[in-house]
Amino acid sequence: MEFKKTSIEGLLEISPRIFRDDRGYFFESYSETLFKANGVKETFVQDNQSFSTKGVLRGLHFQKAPFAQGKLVRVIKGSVLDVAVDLRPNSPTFGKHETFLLTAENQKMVYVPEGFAHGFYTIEEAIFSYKCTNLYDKASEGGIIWNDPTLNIDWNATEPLVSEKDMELPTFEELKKTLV
Ligand SMILES: Cc1cn([C@H]2C[C@H](O)[C@@H](COP(=O)(O)OP(=O)(O)O[C@H]3O[C@@H](C)C(=O)[C@@H](O)[C@H]3O)O2)c(=O)[nH]c1=O
Repeated sequence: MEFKKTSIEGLLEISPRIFRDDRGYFFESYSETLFKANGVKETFVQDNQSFSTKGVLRGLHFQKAPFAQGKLVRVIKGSVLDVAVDLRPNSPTFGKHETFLLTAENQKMVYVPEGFAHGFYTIEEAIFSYKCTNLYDKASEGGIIWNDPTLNIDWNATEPLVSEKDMELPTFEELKKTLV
């Protein structure tokens, strides 16, 4: 398994070691020992899966402390553009984001630590799977509007299907006032 650092501290792109044979393939998608050795020391307490048709955008989401979540995300079917935004006020990369192409073929995973907003856009219909370091807590949900002008994320999406809840998320500038 390869753990690749990104331009944002703690945000990792992970490529599992895939064993292929005549039957198909096998890989470990999580191993406590390997992840801990590579800096992901958190314990995962919830696993989630969602299905989205092509052109769906979910995000940008996070949970507020004390229910902040680290997320280990991957795609089981299809392909997505995955986005993580650094919202840690004291981080040198506060407000910066990284994008990742996650597909059922490349089997890449991303570890999004606590303190980030996360979202994805489905380039093809997709089954998305992720492990979380904290439980779901509806009252702690927060987010940023996907097409925020300050974040300026290149989703390569013209008219994505976005939930009513996500259409009402605040801008980054509005959110910033509540972070400090
Ligand atoms: C996230 C979540 C939702 N739900 C419920 C609430 C709601 O009725 C239904 C759908 O919820 P949402 O619309 O929030 O689902 P969704 O938009 O897929 O939310 C997810 O988006 C991605 C980008 C993330 O990063 C995740 O952490 C999560 O926020 O599922 C749970 O029961 N447990 C959970 O952990």
